[in-house]
Amino acid sequence: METFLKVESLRKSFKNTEVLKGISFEVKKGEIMAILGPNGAGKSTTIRNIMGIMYPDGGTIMFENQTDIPRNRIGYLPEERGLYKNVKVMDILLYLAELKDYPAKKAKERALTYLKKFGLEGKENSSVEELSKGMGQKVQFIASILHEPEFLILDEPFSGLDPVSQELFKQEIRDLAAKGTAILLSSHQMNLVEEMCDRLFLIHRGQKVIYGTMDNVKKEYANFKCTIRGTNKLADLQGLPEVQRVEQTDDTSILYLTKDVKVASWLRHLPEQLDINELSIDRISLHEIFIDIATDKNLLKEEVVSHA
Ligand SMILES: Nc1ncnc2c1ncn2[C@@H]1O[C@H](COP(=O)(O)OP(=O)(O)OP(=O)(O)O)[C@@H](O)[C@H]1O
Repeated sequence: METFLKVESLRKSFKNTEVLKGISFEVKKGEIMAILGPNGAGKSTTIRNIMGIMYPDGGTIMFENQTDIPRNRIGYLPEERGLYKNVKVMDILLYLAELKDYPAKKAKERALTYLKKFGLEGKENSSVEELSKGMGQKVQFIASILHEPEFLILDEPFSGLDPVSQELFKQEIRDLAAKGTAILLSSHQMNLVEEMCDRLFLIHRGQKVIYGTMDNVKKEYANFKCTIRGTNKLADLQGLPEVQRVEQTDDTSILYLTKDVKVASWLRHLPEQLDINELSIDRISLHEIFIDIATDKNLLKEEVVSHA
């Protein structure tokens, strides 16, 4: 896949605080790339530097090997929501498309198609202030994709959406990637990221912590865990082979297993005397990996994925 965006050694400080400490990543055409990190990690700062809303202190940002920002080919849904309040929905959509030099006739056709798709049929003549928060967000999302951008930046696109609308957004984002759009998505909803994204970049304290494909992150980072409901002594569980660590609350024990465990054989060799009312085996989720990193526990970490 060809690279659309290449960020290299990006640095940014506010007063004496270095928020971005030389981060590097790429977004390729046709992929959904997630940029993740705890509150204040520097995601929006990264996006604002890419969009030229603020300037980096160091490093380079290239769009198909050019430093000029190809604004007409970029779509951007910012974290700060807000559209002009007293303007009709269709007027604002056409105005924003015109700013991108997109033909008015095509913009109108596409706007009507998308309004229908997102359940806003007939709202084209409503003013923005008459819309609910979720409806306003849909209009803003439509505005970010109306001009058929080749690169789309979505900062928290799912916040405030009901589950049905979330599904619609998810499907649309997937369809856009399938058609070749390069997508950079920032979200705190780890389940959605896990479902949708091809690669992820996780920043913590202004530095890269994980960068890789979702498959690699899962393979190399998300070990298995075994949850047992039953009354068992902590020491007995800790003494089992391939067990890295055990967390116990009441009658539930979570056994975190080592990276190379052969799950089927491990299960076969569990001692008969264990008290087991229920047992499940799962991969550690992206949500758990995120909490582990964000709280500086690093309990799950055996090896950091650093290849793209
Ligand atoms: N204009 C600014 N002036 C001073 N400090 C800023 C400015 N913008 C961001 N910061 C600081 O930079 C750090 C990173 O902020 P940023 O908004 O990029 O984080 P984020 O990862 O997007 O967080 P969130 O998940 O909460 O949206 C924070 O400590 C924030 O206070």
